[in-house]
Amino acid sequence: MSLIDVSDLAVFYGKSQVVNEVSFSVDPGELVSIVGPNGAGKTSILESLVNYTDWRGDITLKGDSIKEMSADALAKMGLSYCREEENIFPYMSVRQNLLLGGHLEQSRVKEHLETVYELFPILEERTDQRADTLSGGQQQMLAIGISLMSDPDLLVLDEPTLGLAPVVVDDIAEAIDRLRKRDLGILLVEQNVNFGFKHADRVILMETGEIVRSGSPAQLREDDYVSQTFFGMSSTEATWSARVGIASIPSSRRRLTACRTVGTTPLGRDR
Ligand SMILES: Nc1ncnc2c1ncn2[C@@H]1O[C@H](COP(=O)(O)OP(=O)(O)OP(=O)(O)O)[C@@H](O)[C@H]1O
Repeated sequence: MSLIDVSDLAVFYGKSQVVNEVSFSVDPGELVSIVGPNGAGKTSILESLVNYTDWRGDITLKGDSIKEMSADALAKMGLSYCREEENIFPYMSVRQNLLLGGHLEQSRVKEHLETVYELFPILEERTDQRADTLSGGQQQMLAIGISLMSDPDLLVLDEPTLGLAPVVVDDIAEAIDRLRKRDLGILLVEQNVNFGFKHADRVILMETGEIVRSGSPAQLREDDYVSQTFFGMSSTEATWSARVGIASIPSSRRRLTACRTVGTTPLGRDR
């Protein structure tokens, strides 16, 4: 059974519909990335998974509809939604923040704390430091660490690389690689196309509220529309760049373009 199953999701803010007919699922141990430009509707999808939006369609977590579930109930069912700005209490120490994240399972808090320190050794070094004195990258690690303290089955990450220097992005990438060795489902939203592709089993590409493509990173790299619109280069070049590493892609081309190519029909829906 999928951890989360999203079917024909539509999201509204008042009369304005910002997400249309979005369907996807995440299985245990799978990392699914939702990638798209500003305003594509990525965060609105994540917020629907915790009932923060006015949404229609079907969303089930481990087979149960989430429609009437509170954030607390969803957390108890194993969903952890990591949003840096909301997860962290700035005036508390790293350790205090982590311990608050573990409130669901007091008996295993110590074990979870050790797991988080293993994943992010810098957090153990800074254990007594106030959260608001950490660097941006360290705060992101702390936010992810707090989310892990409740021992989730599904970790939902909203743009973990936003505003981070490349070297810090690499640290987050390493931690995600380590997380992947556990049987944890991860749903990652990213504007950083290379980061989204690098870690995913499956990538969902979105533009203006709709899925325009989905598939494995390798499949999508072969797709000319994807390479031109999302990578800004031909598919041969994109595949080559993936083989030799993202650093070799000129930075001017790494920027995600928000354009919709005229005449392109949305294809490759997730189901
Ligand atoms: N609270 C809100 N009220 C009204 N419109 C909203 C609200 N939140 C988001 N929107 C609109 O919904 C659309 C999708 O926004 P959303 O934040 O989901 O996109 P996104 O892909 O996550 O973009 P970003 O990467 O910039 O966060 C945008 O047009 C945005 O302006």
